[in-house]
Amino acid sequence: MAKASPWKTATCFIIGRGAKEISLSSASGDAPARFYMNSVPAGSDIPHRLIRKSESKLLELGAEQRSNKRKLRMYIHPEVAPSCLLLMGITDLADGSVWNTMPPHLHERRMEAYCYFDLAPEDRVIHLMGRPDETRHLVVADLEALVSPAWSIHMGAGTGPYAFVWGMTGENQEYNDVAPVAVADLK
Ligand SMILES: O=C[C@H](O)[C@@H](O)CC(=O)C(=O)O
Repeated sequence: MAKASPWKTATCFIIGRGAKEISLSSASGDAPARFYMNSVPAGSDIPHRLIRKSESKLLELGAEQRSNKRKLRMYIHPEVAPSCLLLMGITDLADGSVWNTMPPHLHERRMEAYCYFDLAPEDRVIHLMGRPDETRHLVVADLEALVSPAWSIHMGAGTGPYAFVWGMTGENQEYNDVAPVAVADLK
């Protein structure tokens, strides 16, 4: 039976530079909340801000016939909720699709981190990384996170439904500042 995905109520919270004490708690101990954090150096003061899923910027990507149909929601992004240099969002795959971040790309001015979630215990994501002509793979389980250097592709295919939080930082927040990599060039 499909479990009610916790992320359907995912909320993002920006905590600006200089916050001294942060306390997190679940509304109910019976259904503990999950907290996932990306923290990056900040060069300016940004007010703390709650960002609800309804406020996120939605991109509909991919195609069913390419098995990569997916919804990408930008939470921390200049058009939604400005930050100093952090970008964060959540991508989830349409039923029957498996590939994220397809076609692959590099963004040589930003590093990235992924945290996969909503994977069933028996499922895995085969995550591809590394330089396009020298790829490596990781077999990733639910709630496992990984870091992608600026020179590395970052893409994956799941054996079952999944979603992931992506976060980036670096020299800019230009989401479209990417260098596409042709699948045919991957080795
Ligand atoms: O640079 C952008 C990040 O890799 C992700 O936002 C891409 C992604 O979620 C996807 O296409 O599935």
